[in-house]
Amino acid sequence: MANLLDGKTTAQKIQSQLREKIKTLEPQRGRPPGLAVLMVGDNPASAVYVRNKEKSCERVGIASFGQHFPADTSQEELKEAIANLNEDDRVDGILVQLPLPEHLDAVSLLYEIAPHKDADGLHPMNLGGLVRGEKGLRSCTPAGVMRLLEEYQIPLAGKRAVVLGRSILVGKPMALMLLEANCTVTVAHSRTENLEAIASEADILIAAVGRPEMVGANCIKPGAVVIDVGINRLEDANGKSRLVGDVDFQAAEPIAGYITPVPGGIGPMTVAMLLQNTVESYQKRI
Ligand SMILES: NC(=O)c1ccc[n+]([C@@H]2O[C@H](COP(=O)([O-])OP(=O)(O)OC[C@H]3O[C@@H](n4cnc5c(N)ncnc54)[C@H](OP(=O)(O)O)[C@@H]3O)[C@@H](O)[C@H]2O)c1
Ligand SMILES: Nc1nc(=O)c2c([nH]1)NC[C@@H]1CN(c3ccc(C(=O)N[C@@H](CCC(=O)O)C(=O)O)cc3)CN21
Ligand SMILES: [Mg+2]
Repeated sequence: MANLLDGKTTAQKIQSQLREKIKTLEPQRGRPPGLAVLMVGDNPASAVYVRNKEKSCERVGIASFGQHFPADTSQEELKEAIANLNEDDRVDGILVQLPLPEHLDAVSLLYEIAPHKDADGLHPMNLGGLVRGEKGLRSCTPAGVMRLLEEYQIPLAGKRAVVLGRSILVGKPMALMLLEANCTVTVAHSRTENLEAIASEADILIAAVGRPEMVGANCIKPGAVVIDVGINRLEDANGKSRLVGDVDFQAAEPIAGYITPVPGGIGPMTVAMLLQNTVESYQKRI
């Protein structure tokens, strides 16, 4: 049976460290760090994220400035909300929940966030920094994956890493971070031929496709490190909903060397990295 990579416990540890840091900084600053999350409409994965983020902010002492907009909000209204948050001195981090409803253009909205308040690391300036190997704000989910691998001292240099998915939010920055850690990286996606053969060559396999339990036994090399980024809400026969990842955990666990659970894996690590980015921006603004 694989070793479990416990994101929940690791995230709690990171959060206590952040709480201590805030305790010492807040008296000097006269205000706590602030994080603003803009959510438009009702995406179920986003709703889970927003709820966990608000609970965690409260726990570590970060002020939340959540704004929930109806699904028919215009691009202009959102641009204006972002401009106001850029100017707001209580706010150190801004995050726009993705995906946005069809009529909105996420890419151009991400340009509007002041790069030093870009808690999600998705502004072109911060993504460019990642490509160039510079320090800076990093996308939370792939940063959370890297942090968890580090915590468990998983060797990366020279290893074959396969990333399933190529989104701006997860797949692409994930591939770049693994490359930075000296992995040999392959990125697969919906147009990839022989995906299972490619995946099963991976020493480190990252699943970020948004397809419930798509990654089965035939995608996994014995002993591989399997990281499940997927967060999918499924309804069981009784109409009760549960979260499942992109990996078929039951099938993968006997084959993998290490594996992340869902829930309790990369989800909590993402929240921890978001808080960490916010505190980093807060410190820089002293
Ligand atoms: N744990 C967390 O903190 C966290 C954070 C963010 C997202 N998520 C979850 O992670 C998953 C992915 O999120 P995302 O934002 O990256 O999603 P996304 O924007 O929908 O991207 C999905 C990617 O997977 C690829 N793909 C889709 N179906 C595929 C298939 N059958 N075979 C191979 N590749 C396929 C797509 O390929 P194309 O590019 O060719 O379309 C795309 O590149 C979702 O379940 C999401 O809820 C979790
Ligand atoms: N701009 C942006 N950045 C993101 O990182 C992001 C989005 N948008 N939109 C939604 C997705 C999904 N994300 C998530 C989803 C769930 C958790 C999370 O905390 N999962 C817990 C949930 C446990 C439960 O509620 O049952 C877990 O243990 O997996 C975190 C991030 C982050 N994502
Ligand atoms: Mg998880």
